[in-house]
Amino acid sequence: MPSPKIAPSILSGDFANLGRDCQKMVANGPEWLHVDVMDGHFVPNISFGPMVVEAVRRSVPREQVMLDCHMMVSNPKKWVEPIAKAGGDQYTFHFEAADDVQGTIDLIRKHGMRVGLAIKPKTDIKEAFPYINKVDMVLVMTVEPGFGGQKFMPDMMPKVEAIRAKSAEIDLQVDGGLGPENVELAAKAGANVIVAGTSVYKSADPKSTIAKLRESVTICQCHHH
Ligand SMILES: O=C(CO)[C@@H](O)[C@H](O)COP(=O)(O)O
Repeated sequence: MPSPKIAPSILSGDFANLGRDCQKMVANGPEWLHVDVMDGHFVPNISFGPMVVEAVRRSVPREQVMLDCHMMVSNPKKWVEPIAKAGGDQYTFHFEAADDVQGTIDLIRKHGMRVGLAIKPKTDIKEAFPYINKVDMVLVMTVEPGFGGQKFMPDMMPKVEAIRAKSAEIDLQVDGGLGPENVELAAKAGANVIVAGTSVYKSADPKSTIAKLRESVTICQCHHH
């Protein structure tokens, strides 16, 4: 089983002080930072693009943390080179947005990034099966993408189980509405990468919330074996 990774979503951060805010979050010891790029077309919201990702990268160097870029964009190939140049480490694109899934995977690899494949709540998980051994991570969305602060959808857990049944090694990410109260559900289903926006950023003690999330995943993984 791949190691637990906690990925705070900077969408819940303070955009007026983004650099300092990212540095502060990284000091809390997350494995990854989750970076939500939204184009106002694939999802009904706009966050930021490659220029801001580049600024985030300057604030938190690669040696300190991995930038996990979740690309909620209509034309995923178009942003591969800009995000690689901006310093992204992983590029997660949506199955629903890609007309050429394999070509998108190849392009991301060519630019030296890890590859993630994201699935929206209404998409059949079987669509992802042919690509499981071609990507580094599958992201099972547990809210409709577009906004932070939504409610976790527990009925997505069978999808997580289905992916984990196909691969013991793949990084398996859940994103949307996750916190200490429901992380066990996701981890028991087989998720090892936990995105957390609201629960970490609005926590009185983000460092201990991150540690708590990680501990829950670790305990669930032990019970699996
Ligand atoms: O991709 C998204 C939303 O589309 C997420 O990354 C959210 O930013 C997670 O935030 P919370 O649901 O944890 O508040």
